[in-house]
This record gives sequence, C-alpha cells and structure tokens, in this order.
Amino acid sequence: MALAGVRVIELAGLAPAPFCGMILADFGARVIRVDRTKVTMAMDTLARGKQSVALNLKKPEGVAVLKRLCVQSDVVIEPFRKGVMEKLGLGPDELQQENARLIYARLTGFGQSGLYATSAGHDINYLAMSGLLSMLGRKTEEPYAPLNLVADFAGGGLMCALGIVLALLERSRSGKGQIIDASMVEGAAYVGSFMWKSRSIGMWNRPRGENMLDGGAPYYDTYQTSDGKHMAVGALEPKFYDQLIQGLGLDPANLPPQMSFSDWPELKQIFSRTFASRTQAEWCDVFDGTDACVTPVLPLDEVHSHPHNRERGSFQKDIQGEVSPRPAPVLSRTPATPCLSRDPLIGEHTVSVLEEFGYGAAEVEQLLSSGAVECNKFKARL
Ligand SMILES: C[C@H](CCC[C@@H](C)[C@H]1CC[C@H]2[C@@H]3[C@H](O)C[C@@H]4C[C@H](O)CC[C@]4(C)[C@H]3C[C@H](O)[C@]12C)C(=O)SCCNC(=O)CCNC(=O)[C@H](O)C(C)(C)COP(=O)(O)OP(=O)(O)OC[C@H]1O[C@@H](n2cnc3c(N)ncnc32)[C@H](O)[C@@H]1OP(=O)(O)O
Repeated sequence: MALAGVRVIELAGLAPAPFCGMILADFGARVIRVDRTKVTMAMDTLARGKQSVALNLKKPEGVAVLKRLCVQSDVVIEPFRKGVMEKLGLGPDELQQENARLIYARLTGFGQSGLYATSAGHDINYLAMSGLLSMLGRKTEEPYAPLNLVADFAGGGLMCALGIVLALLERSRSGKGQIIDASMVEGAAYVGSFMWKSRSIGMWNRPRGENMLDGGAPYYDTYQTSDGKHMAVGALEPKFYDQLIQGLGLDPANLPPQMSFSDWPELKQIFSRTFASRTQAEWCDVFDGTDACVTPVLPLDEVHSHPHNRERGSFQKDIQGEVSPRPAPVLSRTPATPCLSRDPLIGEHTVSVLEEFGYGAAEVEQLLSSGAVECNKFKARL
C-alpha cells in the first residue's frame, strides 16, 4: 500500500486526530495510538488498523518512552491544545532534535498562534470562525453546523493527513522532517475556497438560504415523497433541468423560467406537491438512468445495499458486522486495504511495541510496575 513502511505515533485525541490516523492506517502506515493509562474504554471509534500503547505522560518515564517511540518513527500526530506538548518536554524542538526526519503534525482548532490559540473549542466553533457557518442553514432558521463534518473531518483530520503525506513526499527529497500546523479553522475555510472565489460570479450575493446552492433554488434541494422518504435534486444546468421537468411530468409552458429568482418559491411548491405524489422507489424508477440529477436520500443503513454502491463495494462490513465506508480514493495499483478486525483495547500492544522498540524484559517490567505504562491483554470471550 502507498504508505507501507511509514511509522506513525498518534496521541489519542477526540475525533479529528483519530480520523487522520485511520486514513494513514487504511493506506498502509503503521499507526501506534498512545492512550492514557487508567482508561478502560477507548473513545476512538476510528481505530481500525491501529495498535494501542498506554503511557502515563505525567511520569518522566512515560515521556522517555514516547521520545523513544518518536525517535524511531516518521510521524507524530498531537491533538492537544497549543503548548501542552511543550509542557511535557515533548515539543517539536525536543523531538526533532533527536529525530530530524520526524514529521510533527499539530492538529488544533485555532492553530499554534493567535488570540484563540489556547482556547477550547469544538467543530462548530471552528466552523463559525472559518466564515462558512454563516452560510449554512435555511433562510427561516439560524445557521447550523452540518454534523461535525466540515471542521473536524474535512478541514481537520483529512487536511492534516494531506499535510503529512506532503511532508513525507518532501522529505524523500530533503531528508528532513517539518512541523505541520493544522488549524481546523483554516482547514475548513480552505475546503470552502469555492465559496470565497465564486462570489465574484454572484453565486452568494443573496441572503443565506436564497442562493442557488444553499437551499434557495427549487432545482437544488430535497423533497419528501409519499412514503415519508426524500429525493435529492441537483438539476443545475438547463439540459438536466429539462429532464427533471419531464420526469416530474410537468409542462414547461406552464412553469416560470428556471432562473427566475422571484418565482423560485412558487416552483418549489409545485415540485413539493409533485414529489409528494409518489414513493421514493417510484421516483427512482422514473429518474434512475437519466441526467435529471435526482437521487434517493439514503439513510446510513441502506447505502451499502443500494445497487450502485453494492456494485462498487463502496461500503464494507468488518469482522463484527459493522458497516462503514471503504477508504477513498481507490488507487488502481496500491489500493487501501483497511483492517476489518476488531479495534485495539487500550494498551493492548504496550509490551509488544516496547520490546519491538528496543526495551528489554526487565525494563518493560519496571515501566509496568511504576505505572508509567499499562498493558491490557485481550481476553477472548470463551
Ligand atoms: C464535535 C467533536 C467532539 C467529538 C468527541 C465527542 C464524541 C466527545 C467529546 C466529549 C464527550 C462526552 C463527554 O466526555 C462527557 C460524557 C463522558 C462519558 O464517559 C461518555 C459520554 C459523554 C457524554 C461523552 C460522549 C462523547 O465521547 C463526547 C461528546 C469535536 O469538535 S472534537 C475537536 C476538539 N478540538 C480539538 O481537537 C482541537 C485541539 N484540542 C484541544 O483544543 C483540546 O484538546 C480540547 C479538545 C479543547 C480538550 O481540552 P482539554 O483541556 O481536555 O485537553 P488539552 O488542553 O488538550 O490537554 C490534554 C491534557 O491531557 C494530558 N495528556 C494527554 N495524553 C496523556 C497521557 N497519555 N498521559 C497523561 N496525560 C496525558 C496532557 O498532558 C494535557 O494535560 P494538561 O491539561 O495538564 O496540560
């Protein structure tokens, strides 16, 4: 796989860093997650393919172990507030002094500098500071965050993974590591560059919820069907819009023009009434295979069985029967082969990893007895 041989130390975090680590693991990196000790339940639901070592970084011995792991690794991902790693003596200066090739990824909400750098926050806060949240939500509602998708994952974990891969590529020429300052505010904003750049062509010059792509246009929205499900409509171009009108069985001569903003509310009502007259399956029979840009809105437990997704194998089932998306994108020669076995227990691999990284049995025993590390063996259910 593309990242085979790359060793990553992921310090356990909330959601963005685990997603970054999972992406790297999916594409072949060896990801060792460093968990806290005295924690029984892992909160990392994105742990596939990772190993877990439990270290107490409040103990000098624990800090020394992390240093040794990082000296022999390519990447360290830290998900903490600015300054936490420096307080532990594990900042970039310390770690890159011992390993100049180390790529030190710092995944934060506000970045390593600035007024909010040491403030707590979550996805919605970073999204708000990116400018994008002000554009999200129907005109009759307050701005709302689309789950914790945009800052945590698109602008956070995924952007950080991109930074790591870029730094690995650069290191193949320079031989040197570097620090990645991955701010979720900036990552989310960067993902939203189109919103900035398309203002020049008038894409967003109407109030929130009244533009073409933010719920204003009747031909770019969702509609309820007679069985309480929904269809998604994205018929932007006139040639696709014509097929939408045809599929709905409407006469264009009796409708206002597609681009008549003032008539959009009336058009939306006509579309709503029409979509409400049939079931989702019936509308799929009408629109599947056409260019009307109409698709069913599928709930999570139906996506993997939809003929299109099933044919491509877009979703996978792990050893415990849990369905989740397969890694994307698909590389033709070195595709990701995600681990489908169970997630690691906290500290499950502590002893084996320490031994692999050069600790002798007596040293491991001493670290265990001091509480600097912990090991939880998987107890197979008999
Ligand atoms: C929307 C998402 C949130 C997704 C996560 C949610 C799924 C969960 C978040 C809260 C959970 C609920 C909550 O815990 C309450 C219940 C608990 C119950 O047990 C379960 C049910 C709950 C309802 C539970 C349910 C869910 O699990 C939750 C809802 C996001 O937006 S995630 C993005 C967050 N932001 C960032 O990641 C940006 C960068 N990080 C930060 O800014 C901060 O880390 C953050 C997130 C603000 C947290 O700040 P905090 O003060 O807690 O930590 P830090 O300042 O970073 O310092 C870390 C300290 O930990 C020490 N440390 C680290 N590793 C070790 C170690 N191995 N050994 C010892 N010590 C360690 C480190 O030294 C720091 O110590 P100091 O504070 O002394 O310096």
